[in-house]
Amino acid sequence: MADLNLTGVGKSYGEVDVLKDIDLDIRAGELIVFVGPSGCGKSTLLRMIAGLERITSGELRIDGVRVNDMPPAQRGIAMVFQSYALYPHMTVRQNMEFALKIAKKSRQEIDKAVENAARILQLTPYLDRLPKALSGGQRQRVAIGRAIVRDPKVYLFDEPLSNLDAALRVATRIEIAQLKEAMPERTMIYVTHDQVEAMTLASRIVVLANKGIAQVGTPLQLYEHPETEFVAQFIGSPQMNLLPGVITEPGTRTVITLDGGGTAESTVPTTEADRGLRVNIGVRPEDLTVITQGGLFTGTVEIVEALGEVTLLYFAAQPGAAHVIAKLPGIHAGLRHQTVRLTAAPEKVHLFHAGRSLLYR
Ligand SMILES: Nc1ncnc2c1ncn2[C@@H]1O[C@H](COP(=O)(O)OP(=O)(O)OP(=O)(O)O)[C@@H](O)[C@H]1O
Repeated sequence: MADLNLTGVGKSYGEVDVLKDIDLDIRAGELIVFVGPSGCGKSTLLRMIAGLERITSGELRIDGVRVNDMPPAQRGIAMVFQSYALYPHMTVRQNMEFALKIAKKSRQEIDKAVENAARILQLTPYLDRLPKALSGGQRQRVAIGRAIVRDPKVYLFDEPLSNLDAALRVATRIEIAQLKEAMPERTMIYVTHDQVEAMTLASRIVVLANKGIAQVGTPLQLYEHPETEFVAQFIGSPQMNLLPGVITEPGTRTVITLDGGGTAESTVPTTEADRGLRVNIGVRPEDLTVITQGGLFTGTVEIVEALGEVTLLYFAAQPGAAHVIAKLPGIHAGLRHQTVRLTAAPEKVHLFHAGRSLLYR
């Protein structure tokens, strides 16, 4: 069991600030996922928690104890990296027990820990093999096994699946979810670029951007109620469409006249003071549907991507707006070069002013 508290945590390399004023409370048993654009500091934050990188400012506490200056080995943390870095001349068993031998644990304790981890990770049949005789997914499980045997309070994962092919990624992702269920009291922090991993594994997602935290929430909170256009477009794939317009009828059902000529309705409440306010409406591709009259957008389909279970329609860029993308269930092969009208249910229409959601004023 371990709570982690970050207060005002920052990191600079010389004059350059990479992270500033990070405040984050992680409760024991949570699986926290860090996401964010490349270079935003996800790995740096993870490495500061591990003790592999010095914390420039602020405080990190684990179970209430300040650990800024505590060496990695004493923090009760185990880290699993993207490159599994197994010892090639050692068997799976030897790889997994290495840290325990260094820690001078008894033979009995070591065997118990290794066999328990092997059972959880379904590695029992492979204990006497060398890493070269394992698949990529099995090797990554051994790397996770090395972390489990140490019985840490906190597990840190730095893109552990990014070297695996698509099928193995899915299988290993599900194993990590099962591992978390088998050890519900363990705290885990996980860095990934993969939307599906973030959405499926996280109890809460931390979106990092511009040296700080853009938003923290459950996967569905971030998907349904993003605070900013940035988070709205970062969570979800393809990204949320943004279309500029002006509020023409405020109320519990807000009417927006879009620059492209269409009309949108949103259940985001507005007041009389918002009449005339310039906004961007945000609509996810999967929330757009085709209609024959009215609607919020009319455009010519430039590209059709038929993925089988869904079809992606890419529309030409509009004045003041980027390409609009619609994701329709099923197969719609004949829509290329067609003019199509789209609409969205009012409860699916987000409203942003100056980059921030009108829900969070
Ligand atoms: N030793 C260093 N000296 C100077 N700058 C560094 C050093 N290590 C990292 N950085 C910078 O810190 C920033 C954050 O790097 P970090 O690896 O944490 O990002 P990330 O979010 O994990 O990126 P990615 O998603 O690409 O893996 C980057 O801009 C990087 O160039």
